[in-house]
Amino acid sequence: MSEKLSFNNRVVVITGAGGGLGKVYALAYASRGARVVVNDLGGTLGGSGHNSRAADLVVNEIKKAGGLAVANYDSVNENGERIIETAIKEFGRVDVLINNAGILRDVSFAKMTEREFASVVDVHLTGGYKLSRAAWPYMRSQKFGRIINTASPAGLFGNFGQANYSAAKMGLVGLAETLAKEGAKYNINVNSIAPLARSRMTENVLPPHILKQLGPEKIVPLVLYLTHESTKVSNSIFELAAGFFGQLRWERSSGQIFKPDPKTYTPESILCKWKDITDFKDKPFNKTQHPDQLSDYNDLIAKAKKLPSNDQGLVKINSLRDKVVIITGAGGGLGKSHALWFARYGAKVVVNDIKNPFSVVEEINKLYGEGTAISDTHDVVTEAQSIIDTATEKFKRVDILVNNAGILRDRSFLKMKDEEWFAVLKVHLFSTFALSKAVWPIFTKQKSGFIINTTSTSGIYGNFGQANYAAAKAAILGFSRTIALEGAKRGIIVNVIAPHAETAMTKTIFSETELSNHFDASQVSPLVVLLASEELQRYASKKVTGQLFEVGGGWCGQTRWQRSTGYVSVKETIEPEEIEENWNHVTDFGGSTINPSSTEESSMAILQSVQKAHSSKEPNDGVFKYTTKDCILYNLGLGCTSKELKYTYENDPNFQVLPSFAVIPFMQATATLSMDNLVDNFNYAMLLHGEQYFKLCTPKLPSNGTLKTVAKPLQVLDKNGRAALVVGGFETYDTKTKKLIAYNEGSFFIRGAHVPQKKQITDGDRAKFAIQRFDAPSEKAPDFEIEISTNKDQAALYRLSGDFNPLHIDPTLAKAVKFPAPILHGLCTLGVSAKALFEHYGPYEELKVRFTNVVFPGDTLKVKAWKQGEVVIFQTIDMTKNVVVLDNAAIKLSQAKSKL
Ligand SMILES: CCCCCCCCCCCCCC(=O)CC(=O)SCCNC(=O)CCNC(=O)[C@H](O)C(C)(C)COP(=O)(O)OP(=O)(O)OC[C@H]1O[C@@H](n2cnc3c(N)ncnc32)[C@H](O)[C@@H]1OP(=O)(O)O
Ligand SMILES: NC(=O)C1=CN([C@@H]2O[C@H](COP(=O)(O)OP(=O)(O)OC[C@H]3O[C@@H](n4cnc5c(N)ncnc54)[C@H](O)[C@@H]3O)[C@@H](O)[C@H]2O)C=CC1
Repeated sequence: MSEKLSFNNRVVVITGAGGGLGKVYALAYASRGARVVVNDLGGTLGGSGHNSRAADLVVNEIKKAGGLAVANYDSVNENGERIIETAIKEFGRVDVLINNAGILRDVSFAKMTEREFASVVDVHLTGGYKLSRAAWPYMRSQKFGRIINTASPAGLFGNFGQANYSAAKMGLVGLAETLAKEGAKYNINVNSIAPLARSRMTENVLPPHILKQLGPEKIVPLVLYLTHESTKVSNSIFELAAGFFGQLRWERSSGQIFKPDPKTYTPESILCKWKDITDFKDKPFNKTQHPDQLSDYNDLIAKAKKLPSNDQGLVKINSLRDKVVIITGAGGGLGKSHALWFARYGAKVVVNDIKNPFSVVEEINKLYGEGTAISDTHDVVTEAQSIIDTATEKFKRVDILVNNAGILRDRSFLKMKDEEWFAVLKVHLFSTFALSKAVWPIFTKQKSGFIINTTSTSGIYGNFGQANYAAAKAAILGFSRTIALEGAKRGIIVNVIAPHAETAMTKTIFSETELSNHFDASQVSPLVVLLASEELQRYASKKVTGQLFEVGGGWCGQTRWQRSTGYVSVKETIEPEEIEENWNHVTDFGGSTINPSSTEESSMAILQSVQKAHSSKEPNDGVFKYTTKDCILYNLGLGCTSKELKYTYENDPNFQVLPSFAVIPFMQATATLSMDNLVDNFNYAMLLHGEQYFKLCTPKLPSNGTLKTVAKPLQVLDKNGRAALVVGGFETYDTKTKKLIAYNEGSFFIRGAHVPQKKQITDGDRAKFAIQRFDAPSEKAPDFEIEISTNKDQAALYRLSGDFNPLHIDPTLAKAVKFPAPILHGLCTLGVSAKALFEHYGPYEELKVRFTNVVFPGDTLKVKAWKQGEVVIFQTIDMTKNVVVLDNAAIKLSQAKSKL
């Protein structure tokens, strides 16, 4: 057991510590000897009002427990420096800063006001800046500091109704990454956390049984560990909830290089290589990376220049013709290049720039005809609507918005002035909000629109001397992910680029050598044009929205999150020492990692990991003990009733186990297949049961006993790097007689997973019947069909036979994975259909099905069957939804006692 992590003599400042997470932090630090500044404005969740009571109560509780604490009631964003002054005045130093204070102003983007956006950014992001800025000189001079920025899954992945909050929270990540780089040589560690916990923030968005698992005390141990003097971790991001602790890192695809010549490096050339940009597979010229800085563009452009002319593919980009595009900051640099490229593709261009858009307009109109481009000199910060008005007055519409305008106010954090902070946030972040907001109703009305926002590798990875710029650019990423979510059903596409090019701006950041390859802005614009095209949406394998692309020098790559396997503590009380002992698991990227792309997916995966950890407290060895009660419960789960005593009454002379009960020991043993070890990026929440086959190896299944099922992977296949197919063979033995009584083959499709070559299994022996194709002869009338009503509670009952996946009972979790309601188990639909066939055709010895759609409890099913010799092909249709739910399905009748 590690030595207890003490905070004796340390001074810890926690903002927003009057309740929720901040309060539990304050109590924990004080209990370990820290002197604590408990700051809290004491306002409402929405940030109005103030009240000293919240902070005072926490201080009193600390003092009552023998600790040392002082209250502070200042607002982090209005006078955050006074909070640090309190620490200095009362305790003489500041060692640890937890930027925790926060408010919510959740509202759909369509309705979000500038004030609702600004107020949330001010408290979270500017509050975090103010506190860090005030503490920085002290931490530097004492050569010790620990800072935690509290981000959120909403910032990392986006979340409906939180465009403001997502911006603020991702901005804190960009700020933390930069401070980590600037603080490294002064032993100032800066990390971000993205927690999920029960508090007044979440109590109205998550159901009680989920909130019950999300105790705020389960967040504390990581925060304590990260801020302890012995911990050297910095510039890292962690997701945690319910006892799960995982690390997030950027994952950048190897991408694709293109000869950087303006003739053939075109949107078309990128489109025909789109798969290579987004496949996250190593390439000869580059590998998938997990970086904390931008690509080696010099290396990439050197390779790109050696390439032959780029293949234009078969698709011509025509959808930009006569479209109207607004490009901000287009008087020079990247914006100018974008304007020229859009005009080249037939678009009408509004060239906005506060300085001089006129020369660009003149150049475009000379090249492409008078009236192709018009100038606009409005300020993106204060006149967003006027910029849109310029477009609608002149061209009567807007189709594409490219938020490109920007400024720099680079300064080491120690010297950064508030006005430099605010100026950069206003031009980059607030203007992106304002312009996106101004076009939103237009795009909504026309049910289409494209927004391309501009972040930066400084925003993704942080950059020395750019705390303001990194925060603003990271915030744009969080903002974009949320409006992409909210725009989806409005036909609005939103993507983000992180460009690398030589412009007036970057000449101040990159050295001559770094830019000596002359990274022309025209090597960025083709991707921007493609991201604004309908052709990309049409020809890409999946919708391209809410994505992040790094681009420059003839290279395009995609960047996404990757989360480590993580560590789950099943203890009621989790101490930081336990985190320290399991740090290798928290930060393990060698096992089954995932690439979460939404808050729900990420949260679901966390809860599944927690559930798995708790359930594997009792090791699953494939042993299944059962009695007649289990058989009856299974039969009831298939809809059997007391009118069918042979299925529901153990003393009925004909009491029997339905043949499909053979899937139950299989179900119990699926965990022993350890799919998370068979594939990479396994996420239980993304698993679909594709097919099921079973063979009865005994005339009648016993109605009680102890069975043992042994699982073996038969096939583990990669599906274009976007999914995995796992087929497992499951032999079920009677432990008393040692006889094989049933054999199952289950096929599972895991979206988002992938299988590297070395893990692939292709040669497993499959049962012949399992791989045989059985197409319903739909041109022929079935020789048997029957309608079966399921009931609303059928999934609630069937799950008691062993499949407790909350997807079948919990409306919140069902919604989290995009189902309108909990769904019926596929194996239940199989059992219901198999019972009908058993009763009509008699005993069978093999069965196989493919699950083709979901059934909702209460739906009516129709089973159609066609007998062909000893085989009965069947199909099950959900009559309520009018979809086939079981297909490629058949039973093989037993030789003995067939009814027909
Ligand atoms: C653990 C497993 C569970 C996984 C789920 C995890 C989800 C939890 C996410 C929390 C992540 C962040 C945690 C954190 O950092 C602390 C917090 O922030 S906690 C608070 C988190 N807040 C939210 O999740 C927002 C919840 N949503 C809402 O509060 C309301 O939906 C909202 C305020 C956004 C409604 O806004 P409003 O403008 O009032 O919209 P309307 O109701 O008028 O509807 C307009 C329009 O939008 C549609 N709509 C509304 N909400 C949603 C939605 N959540 N998803 C999809 N669509 C939505 C609505 O139907 C209307 O559509 P029309 O077509 O225009 O009619
Ligand atoms: N609860 C959760 O699941 C998650 C919370 N977070 C973040 O964790 C932090 C703590 O949140 P919770 O404890 O859940 O909510 P909370 O609302 O209980 O705590 C936030 C505290 O900040 C205080 N505060 C608000 N504005 C302030 C200001 N201007 N100056 C000083 N104090 C101010 C509030 O009075 C409140 O006590 C917040 O930053 C939140 O965004 C992030 C992800 C998830």
